[in-house]
Amino acid sequence: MFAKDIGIDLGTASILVYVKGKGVVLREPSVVAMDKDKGTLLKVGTEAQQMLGRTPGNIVAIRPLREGVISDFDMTERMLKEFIRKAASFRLFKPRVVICVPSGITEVEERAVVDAGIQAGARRVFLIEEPLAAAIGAGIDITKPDGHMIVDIGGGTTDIAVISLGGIVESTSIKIAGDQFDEAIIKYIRRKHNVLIGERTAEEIKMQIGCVFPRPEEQTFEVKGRCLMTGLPRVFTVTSSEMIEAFEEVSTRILEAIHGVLERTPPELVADISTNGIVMTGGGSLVWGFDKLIESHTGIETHVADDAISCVAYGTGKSLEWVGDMQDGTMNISRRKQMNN
Ligand SMILES: Nc1ncnc2c1ncn2[C@@H]1O[C@H](COP(=O)(O)OP(=O)(O)OP(=O)(O)O)[C@@H](O)[C@H]1O
Repeated sequence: MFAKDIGIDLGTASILVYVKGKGVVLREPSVVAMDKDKGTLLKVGTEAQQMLGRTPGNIVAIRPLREGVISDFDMTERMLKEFIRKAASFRLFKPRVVICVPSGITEVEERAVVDAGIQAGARRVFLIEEPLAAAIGAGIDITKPDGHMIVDIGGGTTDIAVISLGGIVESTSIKIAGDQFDEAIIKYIRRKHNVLIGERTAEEIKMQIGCVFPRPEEQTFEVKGRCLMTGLPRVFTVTSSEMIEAFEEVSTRILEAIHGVLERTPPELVADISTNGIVMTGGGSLVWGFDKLIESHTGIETHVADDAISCVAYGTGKSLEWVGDMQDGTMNISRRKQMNN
């Protein structure tokens, strides 16, 4: 009868919902399809994603979160409502919800996320910053006075943070992540092969043969697109070495951001990080060789967490234990903790 507490990883690319006692119960793309004329919601998640780029005039399929922040509040609210409804059946009691947000989020955006959660049917909404949730999800004990570095590469944002004593000591959030790898592939193929491909094809290429470090064996992918010279379909092959070239700018930006955070981190914590290593989370960290690339640039051992895509959702879910006795109001968990210290 009592509503279960819920943890939500409100991501640019996908939404994961964690229900206490059940684990991750829902994992769907953050896409909604609307009938523009009637203003009605047609589909959310996977079904809406299949409509992306294939809709007739009156239907729009959109991603209401862009670059890790809410760009369309109304749609985000409707989408959240639908996912909460799908994930947890509650009638009498509304659930408490922890939502994970990027560390660079502004107060206005924070308020928008909290409001969306309340409008979507939550009794109370708590926010947790993405790197903290990622660290908890990766199995790091964040409460110790020991420095850990998390590099969370999502769809729209990369959050890099140094964590110690349950808080973020130094961090940055850049709007360069998985989506920019897709864009880089589209640009590269247009420039080098004179062919136009769609976002979904680009993502597929990234997942199949994408890499930022030389692979032990060359991989190839057969691409189908529209030739820019003739306007007709064209099929050709791209190789994994070409991907390193296509991704160079994007991966360099992420490396520079990591370097910047390390430079600003107090020396004691840098020493801890060099012992503990760097942990990568988020779907973007699955681009082949990213751990090797970071390791070669920083000299610090780097590894991708198990089930990197679900880390933030697990961590958000686990953080529900922390809000056990919180009273009314909405509160950012890390700030609440800082206030208690
Ligand atoms: N196997 C894979 N190889 C490469 N990239 C992948 C793989 N699986 C997922 N991705 C990419 O990971 C990104 C999504 O990651 P994730 O689900 O962690 O992001 P998010 O939490 O929704 O986004 P954000 O944190 O920016 O709000 C997408 O760009 C997707 O293409």
